[in-house]
Amino acid sequence: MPRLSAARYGKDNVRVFKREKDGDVETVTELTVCCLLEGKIEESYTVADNSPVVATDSIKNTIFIKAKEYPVNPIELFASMLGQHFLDKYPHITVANVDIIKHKWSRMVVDGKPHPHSFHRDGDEKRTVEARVTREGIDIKSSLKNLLVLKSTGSMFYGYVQDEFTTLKETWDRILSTDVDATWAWKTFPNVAAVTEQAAAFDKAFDDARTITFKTFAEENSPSVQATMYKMCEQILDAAPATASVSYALPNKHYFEVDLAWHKGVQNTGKDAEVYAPQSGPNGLIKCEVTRD
Ligand SMILES: O=c1[nH]c(=O)c2[nH]c(=O)[nH]c2[nH]1
Repeated sequence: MPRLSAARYGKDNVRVFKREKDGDVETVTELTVCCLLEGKIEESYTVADNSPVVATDSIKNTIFIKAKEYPVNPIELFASMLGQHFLDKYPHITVANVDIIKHKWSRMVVDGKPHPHSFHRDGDEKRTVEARVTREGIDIKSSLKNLLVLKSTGSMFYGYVQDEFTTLKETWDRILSTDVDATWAWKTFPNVAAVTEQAAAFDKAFDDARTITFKTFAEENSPSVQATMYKMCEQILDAAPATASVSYALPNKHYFEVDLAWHKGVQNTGKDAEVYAPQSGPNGLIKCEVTRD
């Protein structure tokens, strides 16, 4: 006998922009919100009874109303408050999954001064949150994504398995590039009040994670992606005491040396390497999660 073993529904890709004024200075926040509800909604799937269904259109409307009523920053707090609204309003809803992507708008500097109402997109970097809001507690994961970085030296890779499948040459000097995807999971919050109390910690953790990622990536003579990402995780756990675990997913975006000796004996490998061939795929993909003891 088949049974419904999991179900959630809601609105995805709800694009919201908020403009806030402080005298002449304006601040803008652009978000993409996904809000999916779980609860006593089986009948809507199994017997076509829509009576427990809060229409996804109403969920979208609610997101706009709550963006007007509540602070939208930090996004961890907005996600928690929005999720809690659905639990407070609809007793048969037991979980609100609220995922938010915050798009980057950086204030323009014009004639050396921050402009009061003009912004630019300086990079694809995103700040995101995934919140699971229940009556028992709120689980929040914060992330830094799409941050493309490259170092032209200060990266090695040697000592790996050598067998009949190996063609890769060991190297003590290579290009290292990756698209940073870092996530830190917070210890469960008992309620929205506890999330509100921690509000400043969310921005600090994001800034710390970014700084630690940059500093470790730039300064370490990396023995491997694995060893470098582990160091980043350890430092973020130290910097953000209210987190329970930190994870990274890092593609290894390869830049291959090109042997140009076929042309008049041109030297372009090893210590003479200058011209490289960036690879679009295949790429390594290295992941880890580090949890506090
Ligand atoms: O840092 C790296 N880790 C690997 O596991 C690996 N594998 C590989 O081919 N190159 C690299 N680089």
